[in-house]
Amino acid sequence: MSTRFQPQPTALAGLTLLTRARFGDERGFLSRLFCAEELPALGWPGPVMQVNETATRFAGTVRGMHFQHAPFAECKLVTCVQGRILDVAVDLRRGSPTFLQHVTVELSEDNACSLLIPAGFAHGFQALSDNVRMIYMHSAPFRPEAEGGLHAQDPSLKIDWPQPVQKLSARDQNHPLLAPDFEGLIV
Ligand SMILES: Cc1cn([C@H]2C[C@H](O)[C@@H](COP(=O)(O)OP(=O)(O)O[C@H]3O[C@@H](C)C(=O)[C@@H](O)[C@H]3O)O2)c(=O)[nH]c1=O
Repeated sequence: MSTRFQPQPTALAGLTLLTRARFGDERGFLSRLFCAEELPALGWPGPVMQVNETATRFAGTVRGMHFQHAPFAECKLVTCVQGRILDVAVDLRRGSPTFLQHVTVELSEDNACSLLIPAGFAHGFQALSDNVRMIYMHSAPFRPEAEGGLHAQDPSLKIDWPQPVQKLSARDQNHPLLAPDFEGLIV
């Protein structure tokens, strides 16, 4: 039983919103971003292979939609430590009853939520405020040759970005649209 992370299932199996306990006093608070003792019971598969931080200057910026192909398919734990974002995870798992469906959740410095994203999902977000900072835990090492991506504005994904999409990276602008015969990822 986790004491530091309150799990809330989403409509997509395994995709879980976690509310992190905050222990506050007059100085501020302490909140656990990862816990090797408690997170395996909530779906985290093994060691953390990488922890990344991103800074995003402008509201409207979209990063995504990213994943890694097997054998480097990865679970991610995504947290917003400054500002506000709309986080998006798309189910790309082959044979999943919710194949190609997505879930959006707001993560912010105020709501103390993190999104636990299983392997086999594409992930991205839109900054809802200026000066966003994100922390990602990854369960697999980064391998450029295993990287995959979907275009954030692919009409077949039907992602309703709340703000005009801005500042896609060169890589993200060039992600292909979903092929009609795409059968999903084997994870
Ligand atoms: C993803 C990644 C990139 N890099 C390097 C590659 C590149 O030189 C530089 C910037 O990479 P990108 O432009 O892909 O960064 P970015 O577009 O911010 O990619 C991130 O987007 C969000 C939505 C995610 O889900 C993250 O996992 C990650 O894919 O960092 C790593 O060293 N490790 C990593 O895990």
